[in-house]
Amino acid sequence: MTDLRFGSHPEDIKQLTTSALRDRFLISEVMKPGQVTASYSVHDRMMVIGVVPTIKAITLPTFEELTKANFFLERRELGIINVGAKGTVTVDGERFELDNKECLYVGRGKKEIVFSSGSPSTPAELYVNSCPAHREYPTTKATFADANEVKLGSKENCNERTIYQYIHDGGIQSCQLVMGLTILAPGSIWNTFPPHTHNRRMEVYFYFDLPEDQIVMHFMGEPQETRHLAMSNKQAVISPEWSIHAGAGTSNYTFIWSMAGENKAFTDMDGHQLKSIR
Ligand SMILES: O=C(O)C(=O)C[C@H](O)C(=O)CO
Ligand SMILES: [Zn+2]
Repeated sequence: MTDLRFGSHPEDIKQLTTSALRDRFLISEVMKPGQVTASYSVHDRMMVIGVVPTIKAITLPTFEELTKANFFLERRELGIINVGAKGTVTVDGERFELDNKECLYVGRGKKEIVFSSGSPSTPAELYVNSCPAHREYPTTKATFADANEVKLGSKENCNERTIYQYIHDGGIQSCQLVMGLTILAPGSIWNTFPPHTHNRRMEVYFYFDLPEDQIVMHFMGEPQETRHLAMSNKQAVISPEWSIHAGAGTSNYTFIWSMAGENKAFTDMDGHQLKSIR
């Protein structure tokens, strides 16, 4: 059964306890060896899926109870970023090797997607985001070197980081999915600060390459009504359109961001002044 997350109003989170906040927004287990996990947010109908093939290959299910589709990509598109060891994704018989931090976009209409690992003991860990799509774009792979690099922040502000854009207006084409990752430089811990919102798009963050004994304090909520969630390696968090999405780690880390909604303009953000945050 897919984990279904309903929509939320900014007023709601003022009343939530820590555990209720976590139940609504945190996806605590994305990667399970030998299994597929799936969470379905009604915010722009974004799905967060983790696939960890070990001995056997894994075919992506249709998640029929929520999609009511004949096959998963009947009305959807998806992006995959591998956060584990080398793996293979086979799309209607066409094989794509995916190494760590490589990305594959699969367009609407593709019927069968099969995931496998190069080695069962060091499996691929395929992080997948999917949202509704109105037309087919070509299935396209991007290596880490293909991604568009944007350098942000500074060592002095502890937020020196590089954004790698894979599925975006100037890169792999999609209907509404925008996806990439951000790597924090050693010694830098703050992502997306000063924070922003974008009422045009929801966003999901998936934190990884974070040492197992370290955490990221992820901040969400309206800019003047923030809350936090303590997050561990390989956990994801849903950010409604009205919410900031930023974090400070006890170490540096990497995270995958993905968005869907009204537009695909990466720079369409409403920035908030640091001193206005509450
Ligand atoms: O570190 C950052 O800043 C980000 O990675 C920002 C995200 O990409 C984002 O929130 C895009 O809307
Ligand atoms: Zn954002």
